[in-house]
Amino acid sequence: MFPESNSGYSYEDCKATADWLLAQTDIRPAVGVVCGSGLGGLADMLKDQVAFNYKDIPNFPQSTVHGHAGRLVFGTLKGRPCVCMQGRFHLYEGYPIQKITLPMRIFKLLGVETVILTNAAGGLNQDFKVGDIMIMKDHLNMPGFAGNNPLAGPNDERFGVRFPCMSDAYDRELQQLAMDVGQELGYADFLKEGVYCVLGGPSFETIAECRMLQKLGADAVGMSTVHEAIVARHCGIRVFALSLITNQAVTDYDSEEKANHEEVLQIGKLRAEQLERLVSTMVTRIEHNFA
Ligand SMILES: O=P(O)(O)O[C@H]1O[C@H](CO)[C@@H](O)[C@H]1O
Ligand code: HPA
Repeated sequence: MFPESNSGYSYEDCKATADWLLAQTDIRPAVGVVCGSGLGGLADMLKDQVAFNYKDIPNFPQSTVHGHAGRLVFGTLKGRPCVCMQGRFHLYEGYPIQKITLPMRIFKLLGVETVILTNAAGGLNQDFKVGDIMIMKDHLNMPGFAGNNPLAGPNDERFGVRFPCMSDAYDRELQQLAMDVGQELGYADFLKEGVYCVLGGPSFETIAECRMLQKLGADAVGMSTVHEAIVARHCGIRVFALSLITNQAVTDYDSEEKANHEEVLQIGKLRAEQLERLVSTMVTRIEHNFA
């Protein structure tokens, strides 16, 4: 099964896509940003944009989810060259896991050194409120427990080692930077940190599942990000990730709450401006990436 599942996403395929993109723009991004559900406005921060629809990029998958525009946007953020995925791919869209993480390898070949991954997530931690921004300090990879890991299959050493370490998956300096920037911007009341758990989706969690995830130490739950973080770390990209808590996971059988994607997108809109300010300020402070 492995050789087939990897076909079409080889080093050469990734290189061909990266070279195609590099031939269309002079922008040489050091930072890559992935916009979560409803957070596509982050890409609009970029100046001097050169944008590509995913359908026009060789080897790229298509966005199929509402709230994920399906555009790769190059541009500058306060003078810093960046590339931004306005829309990401999820396991539940039916793509092989290697395909949904392909953009991380293309980022690497474009010269990206740091990725900022964003997502919308359900809050499991009882101290979290809707609208909180959670800095990811770690993850629980549920599909990975069942063998669905983006690095399964033949390993190409040109990207990274067979058994990459994940105890340092989320860069601690960048977490501290986010905390510092958040404090400066006056976000202390809604800036949290915690562990994100990825599930396959697309169904939202049952009450029993949410209770189980809480016991396992998860603070937030979603259907993305972790696969991208693993592939980015494998090829040596620094990773910073944050979750916007768009709903409280339901853990009480008397609750009338029902998770739904419309609410997820709605909360994204409400916090968009603060998220943009947090991310853009961080980008300007990651000095050594822009030598
Ligand atoms: O993780 P992002 O892409 O932000 O999307 C989140 O929002 C969707 C559910 O509303 C799911 O796809 C979940 O993963
Ligand atoms: N569960 C899973 N994914 C999500 C949620 C949730 O409650 N909210 C936003 N994405």
